[in-house]
Amino acid sequence: ACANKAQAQQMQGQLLGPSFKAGHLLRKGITVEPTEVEEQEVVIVGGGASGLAAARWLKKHSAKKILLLELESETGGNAAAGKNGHTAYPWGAHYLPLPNNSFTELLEFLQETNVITGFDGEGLPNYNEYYLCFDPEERLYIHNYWQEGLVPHWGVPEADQQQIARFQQLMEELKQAQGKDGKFAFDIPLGHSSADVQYRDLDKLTMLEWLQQQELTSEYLHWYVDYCCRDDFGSSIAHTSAWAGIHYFAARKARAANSESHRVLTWPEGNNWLVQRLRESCADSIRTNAMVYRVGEQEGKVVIDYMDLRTQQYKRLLAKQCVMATPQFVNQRLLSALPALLDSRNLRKFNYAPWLVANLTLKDVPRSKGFGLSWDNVIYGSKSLGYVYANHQQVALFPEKKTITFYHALADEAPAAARGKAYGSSYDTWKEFVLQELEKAHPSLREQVEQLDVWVWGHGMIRPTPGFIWGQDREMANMPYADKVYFAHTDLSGISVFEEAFYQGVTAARQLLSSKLA
Ligand SMILES: Cc1cc2nc3c(=O)[nH]c(=O)nc-3n(C[C@H](O)[C@H](O)[C@H](O)COP(=O)(O)OP(=O)(O)OC[C@H]3O[C@@H](n4cnc5c(N)ncnc54)[C@H](O)[C@@H]3O)c2cc1C
Repeated sequence: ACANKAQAQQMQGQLLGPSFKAGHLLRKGITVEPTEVEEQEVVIVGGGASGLAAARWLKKHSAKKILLLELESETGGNAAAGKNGHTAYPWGAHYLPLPNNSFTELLEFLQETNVITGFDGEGLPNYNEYYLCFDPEERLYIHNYWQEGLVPHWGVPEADQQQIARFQQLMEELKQAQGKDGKFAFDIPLGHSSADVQYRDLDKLTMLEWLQQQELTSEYLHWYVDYCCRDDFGSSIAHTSAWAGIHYFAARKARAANSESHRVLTWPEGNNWLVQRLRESCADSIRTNAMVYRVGEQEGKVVIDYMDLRTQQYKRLLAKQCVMATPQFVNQRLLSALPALLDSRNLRKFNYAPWLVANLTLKDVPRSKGFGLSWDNVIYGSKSLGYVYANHQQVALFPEKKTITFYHALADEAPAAARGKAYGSSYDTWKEFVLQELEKAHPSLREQVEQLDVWVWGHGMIRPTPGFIWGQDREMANMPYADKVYFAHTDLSGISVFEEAFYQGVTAARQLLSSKLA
């Protein structure tokens, strides 16, 4: 115990997160009427993947003058990243599955950024080998052994393996299933999915209820599906809509010239690589450290009031049109000057899972029995989501230090209580939690850690609870307001992934360009 304490003391680290102070100011409410006023054509509020995708689209398809306001000192939102002396690493989103071939707008962006290097004779994309996740991709620590892949099989009884195989077969069938309207039952972007009630009604059940209906009761299978729901939605199978849970397995049907369809694209800094490319497409139109605190209307114009966090000055923008690329829990506060808009939507129905992410710089990753260190490393039975190896995509064979990114969705309590706990816990509490989780697979890990930083996302991602994806609240919140205010954020899709953020941005930009005012 003494040695442990000494090691822990040598470890450097800190607690980080999105601007908590700004969040507090917004909750308290700012009533200042700025005197400095500037005219703009289009203002985008929020510089995450959705806002940046909207800005890129407007720049590409119109001559409009745009300005994007971002609260933080960097754009990127949940796709944030950091770096140490050895590598970049993600603080949030870390991969993009190969997108569906029908999502042509995203494919076009990936071609622009050389992620797609060309197309073969059949029209299938060739993906850049540097960005396709290198082998070995995934391993699972189960029964004191690292097996290859995340679907449990090492030491798993035959009856459970049969259930897992039946589940996989069902998912394959649902991947190809089409509704009466001829659309895929599950597609991504989610808005392209069939409206057939046969499938949409699955949104009324939880994933757990659906598994039980199918008589799929294996604890190994339940753990695996629960892990997938926590990983993509930050919520357990008992709280995730069955439509969303199945969507995770059945929506992606990419075909590539040089890759199997299940592979993913990733970078040491995770999806921050993608948002940086989006940022480059509109870099001259971005204002960071700009905290918007009120959006209203005045003489036919949209009024956007913000505080310049560097100078502490309050400023006003008068815009012809505006895109709100901020989450709905923020919009609820920003839009209070537009009561007609707020009254028509029920933004309180949007609820979000808090997340904890830790980056650890290690002298080495301790070896244990079984399959070697992979990009994604998960521990069976743990409620955490394991870790991603940030150096994985580097070409250097023997990195001097290794950085791993640990993920944990706080899915076991109601979001508000979990959020309270997440913000209320000290750095030391979280550090100990992270170490203990990782020690389940690497008992000697502590000796290797030089740096351990922790990041808390209070509102990490939208939770697709039953009834939310195909319910009215999400639909209403997507509606533009008076040809002037448009909405783009992944929470409006009901699931939080880069593809949906990109789609939200493109859709809002298109709506804006086809409006009467445009
Ligand atoms: C821990 C974690 C892991 C994830 N992993 C993955 C993954 O591997 N792959 C994947 O595809 N997706 C992943 N996601 C989801 C993905 O990050 C999001 O879907 C996507 O990046 C969200 O983009 P967005 O623009 O819709 O929202 P956000 O990223 O929330 O962007 C909103 C922006 O608005 C800004 N803002 C907020 N308030 C104000 C204000 N008052 N004034 C001005 N600006 C404001 C914020 O600072 C932020 O930049 C993950 C998310 C988390 C939390």
